Amino acid sequence: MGRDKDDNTEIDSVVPWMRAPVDVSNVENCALETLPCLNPKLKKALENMGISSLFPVQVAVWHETIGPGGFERDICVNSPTGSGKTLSYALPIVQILASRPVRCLRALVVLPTRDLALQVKDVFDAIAPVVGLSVGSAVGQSSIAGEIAQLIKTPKLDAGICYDPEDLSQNLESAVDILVATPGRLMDHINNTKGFTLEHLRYLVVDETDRLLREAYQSWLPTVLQLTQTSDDGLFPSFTPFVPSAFGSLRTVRRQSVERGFKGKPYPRLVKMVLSATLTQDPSKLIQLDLHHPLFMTTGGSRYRLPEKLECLRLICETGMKPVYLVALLKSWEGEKCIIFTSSVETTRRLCKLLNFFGDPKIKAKEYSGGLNQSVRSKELKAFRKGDIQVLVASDALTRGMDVKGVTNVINYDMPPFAKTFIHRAGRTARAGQAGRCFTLLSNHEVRRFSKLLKKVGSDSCPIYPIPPTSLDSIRATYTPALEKLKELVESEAPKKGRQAFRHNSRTGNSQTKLNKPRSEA
Ligand SMILES: Nc1ncnc2c1ncn2[C@@H]1O[C@H](COP(=O)(O)OP(=O)(O)OP(=O)(O)O)[C@@H](O)[C@H]1O
Repeated sequence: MGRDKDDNTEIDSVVPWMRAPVDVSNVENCALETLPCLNPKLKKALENMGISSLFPVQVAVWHETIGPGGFERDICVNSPTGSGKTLSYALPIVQILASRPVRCLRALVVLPTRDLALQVKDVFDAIAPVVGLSVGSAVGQSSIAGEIAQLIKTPKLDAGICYDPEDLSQNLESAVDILVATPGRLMDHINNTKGFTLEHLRYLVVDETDRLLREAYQSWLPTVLQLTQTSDDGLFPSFTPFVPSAFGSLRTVRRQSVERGFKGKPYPRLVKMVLSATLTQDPSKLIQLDLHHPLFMTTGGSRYRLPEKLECLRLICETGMKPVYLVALLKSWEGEKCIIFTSSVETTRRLCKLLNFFGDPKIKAKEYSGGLNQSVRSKELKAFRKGDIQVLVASDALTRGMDVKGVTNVINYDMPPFAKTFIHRAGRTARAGQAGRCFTLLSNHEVRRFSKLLKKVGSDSCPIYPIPPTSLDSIRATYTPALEKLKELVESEAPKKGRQAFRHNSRTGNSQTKLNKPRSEA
């Protein structure tokens, strides 16, 4: 297994501007009544969402954007999972855009996955329309034609008159002020959609930054930066010819949305906000963002921080008996929502089947992984949100950002490969100040490696969770037939190679964990 280069805890290797951060842990919650300058319509919308005060990271960002900071610097936020980062950028962007009612694409939010993008769109949808702003998504949920119809306003045509298509394309306008996108679909629109332009863009949010910077995703970031570049003197847009598209060169003519630059100098620039619970400190990655006098906001002095009310626990399992321990845990909860993380798509699928083969009516599991097609994934997630499913077995496709209310327990069925993976998996519970527990199932040989990982994530306590031997014994009896059923299923499905692997793993007692190489965030 490779090492994540960015997975170290060395704080002295960081870029200079990260060495003097704003410490969000010194900031208090702020009641909406006392939040300076908050648009009354937005206040009402927040109250309708059940929000009566802003969380510390939201208050800190508010001060640097709407408050005295005045968006003069680009903002980099490293704040724990579930601390409310989405609203920390959505609220100031919506408040500022609402002050100038012109319909054009002025804010772009990019996220790595479709489900995550739709979740963030929901937050914008809850606050933007009340101040007259329109929010769109480019995530591949509908056909490209459907998306274009949602994003681009076509002029009304008079009946009986012939129009030149070229003239018409000149008159196309954005139907949205804010766009939430995944990189792939964003690039589709940049390259192919008539009337889609970033020339008016004022705000670019890169959420889950370290995840997005890890892969090129069709060079979406350099493309967006180039399309929104202004010349050095700030007076004229740069006319660098760009990759040719179906509609000619992608040149940008960014409008003169004059803003204050650093130290009050007025000039047009694209404001960037980048956020993560595990923000990268790798200079070679950060440089790609071309940040403008970045202001670093973090929580506490350590690199990573777990949510305050998260309890970490571990179970040391007998070889080959992990499923038995898992079922014992699940049986003890009854009805509490739980996510079980595995190391690969294949393990996710097989573990989910195996759990259902136990035949316990209280344990009905569904799977969520990159191995399923997107519509099935989204359907299972919806059912889990609604509470129709209590147990979701997931690959690391669900690790980042997903916000499901009422998840009280997370289980690492397979030990997370990196500290970052632990942070994001565990962070699916204990969100928004709520309590939650993260269990990690370990074999004896994993104990040392897990202790090292815990040090990295700053957890000083992870006691052993005791499972009474009697409850294990009763489950052992149902384990063998369940495993037999799984074996039959695998043999009926798998090609020869897969069968051999399964037999081998059954003999060695690792039927669930060693069938596939772990794939990060599959
Ligand atoms: N001011 C607030 N008051 C109450 N609940 C809030 C507030 N702000 C956000 N929340 C809730 O907190 C939860 C977590 O918010 P959000 O998803 O933005 O966290 P995050 O910091 O982006 O987490 P992650 O790093 O896992 O993506 C959401 O359910 C959201 O509705």
